[in-house]
Amino acid sequence: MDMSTSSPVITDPVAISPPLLGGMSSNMMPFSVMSGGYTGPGMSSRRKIEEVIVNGLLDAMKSSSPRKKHNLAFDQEDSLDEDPDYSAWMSECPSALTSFKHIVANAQGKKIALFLDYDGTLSPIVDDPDKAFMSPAMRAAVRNVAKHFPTAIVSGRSRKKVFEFVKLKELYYAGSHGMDIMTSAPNSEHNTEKIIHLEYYLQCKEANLFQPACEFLPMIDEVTKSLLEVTSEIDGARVENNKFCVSVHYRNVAEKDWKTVAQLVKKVLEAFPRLKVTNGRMVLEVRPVIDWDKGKAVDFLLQSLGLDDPENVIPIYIGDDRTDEDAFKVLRQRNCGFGILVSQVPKETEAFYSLRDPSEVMAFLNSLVRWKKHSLR
Ligand SMILES: O=P(O)(O)OC[C@H]1O[C@H](O[C@H]2O[C@H](CO)[C@@H](O)[C@H](O)[C@H]2O)[C@H](O)[C@@H](O)[C@@H]1O
Repeated sequence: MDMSTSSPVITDPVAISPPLLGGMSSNMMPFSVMSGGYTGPGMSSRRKIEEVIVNGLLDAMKSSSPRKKHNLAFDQEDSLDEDPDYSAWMSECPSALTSFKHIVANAQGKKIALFLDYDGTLSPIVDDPDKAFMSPAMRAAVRNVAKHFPTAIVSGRSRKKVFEFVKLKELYYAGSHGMDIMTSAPNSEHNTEKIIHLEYYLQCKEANLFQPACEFLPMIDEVTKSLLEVTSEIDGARVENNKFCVSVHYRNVAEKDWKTVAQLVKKVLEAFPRLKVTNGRMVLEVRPVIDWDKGKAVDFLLQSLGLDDPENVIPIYIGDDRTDEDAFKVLRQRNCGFGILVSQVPKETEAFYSLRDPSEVMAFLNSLVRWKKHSLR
């Protein structure tokens, strides 16, 4: 399927009526209903609606930041095993490590395609987003896995930034939550192109780029400026331009100020009715109101890489974030392949399996490589 010229449908935020806002998913809130364009209720009703929206956003911020339980050190694996909630969850979403034999039995005779989220999956979550480095051991694991299976990174970061962290030319990259896809890996056995220098790789392969939100670039720059301006007074707040989307980090903001962050983001977005906000791990992600997400990006990559034959290809997507749920859902709906959620707390998920943290992700990748080598003997 040629999707290079297709344009994702722009969802119409104005179609969402204010009374529905209270019940709508806090993970995806369009803001235009609160802008000056809406003339329904009078001033006080409007204030109430705004309060509902800010509170909805605040709830989403809190729920996307699950706390460790009292008396339970979540860093200790033994404690996790003793936690009845976690154990119950594990029976619904079993470990991909303990289920490994079952996983590879299903993959026998088929090609595995791997999709990997970056933050929280390949690198541990840290306070400073610029320091979310991948360990050399993880890099070696990803490099090895990419020798045997087509592998793509699908991240909320800009494609350039995530490439700077991962530094592997053997992979495919989808940045900005899939809104910036490069469909050629310059140096892989799956695409025998000549080795290309980093700069060339990042800037000159326009023909292999799919950027469904490119018309939003100026708007993203503009909203970044406004967000930087309004959050400058908030201690610990941080704004990160991810090219086709913007992150507003509140990991280092005191909880008492989270509501202010929500209010400021809401206020800024009143001037940008074609942008919406989703939430990740202690981050609000401002992005275009287009019908495109990590799930659509996975679909697109499978099709453009000739990997969309469900009889012969098993896609596996590993991720830790809410935005990864879109990809898990796509794999579930395709009824081929599956998602693996990286989490130390029970979560509602469309994934079939789980892993606790990046070190278990690395163990899983290494097991895949061992299995593949063994099966080639
Ligand atoms: O899709 P991802 O690759 O998981 O990107 C999602 C966001 O990841 C980054 O933020 C997260 O990781 C940071 C570093 O560990 C952490 O400080 C932050 O609290 C997390 O939300 C990235 O900085 C964001 O821009 C991405 O949207």
